[in-house]
Amino acid sequence: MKKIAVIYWSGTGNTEMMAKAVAEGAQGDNNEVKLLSVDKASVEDVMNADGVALGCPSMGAEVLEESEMEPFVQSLEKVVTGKPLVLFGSYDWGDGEWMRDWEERMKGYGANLIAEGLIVNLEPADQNLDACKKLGARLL
Ligand SMILES: Cc1cc2nc3c(=O)[nH]c(=O)nc-3n(C[C@H](O)[C@H](O)[C@H](O)COP(=O)(O)O)c2cc1C
Repeated sequence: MKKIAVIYWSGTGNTEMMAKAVAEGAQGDNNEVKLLSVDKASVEDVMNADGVALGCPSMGAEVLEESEMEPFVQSLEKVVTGKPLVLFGSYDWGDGEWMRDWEERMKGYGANLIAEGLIVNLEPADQNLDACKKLGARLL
């Protein structure tokens, strides 16, 4: 059994839908999955997990949401070295720049990014949710 943490920020629910599907995929046969919005999450949730999925939409101008997600991600700098990690999030008009930057940042923190960041335009359709489930399963 593995411990998986799925931690996300979502303003209008699109990334939350993705997070729920990632958590479902990570459940597997018998894994312990914590699905937490970032305001309920702590650094310990990440430290104690065997694998972590982080979700955040593109906000500002191609950045993470700044009041909750950004400081949380910053707080992970020293604790994600070697940690299996996947990233996901929804966007609208951009080209995914926020996700490319986020991936580089987490690699810079030493995280073990085990899949490409999954980006979905606005509300995820069924096939996007399937991709989210597969992403969650990659953490197992
Ligand atoms: C304040 C604000 C800034 C945004 N900035 C961007 C952006 O820079 N690039 C982009 O592609 N989408 C941007 N979006 C669109 C969101 O990423 C998109 O609506 C996404 O689906 C929201 O996800 P959520 O439902 O999980 O909050 C922005 C939305 C808001 C409200």
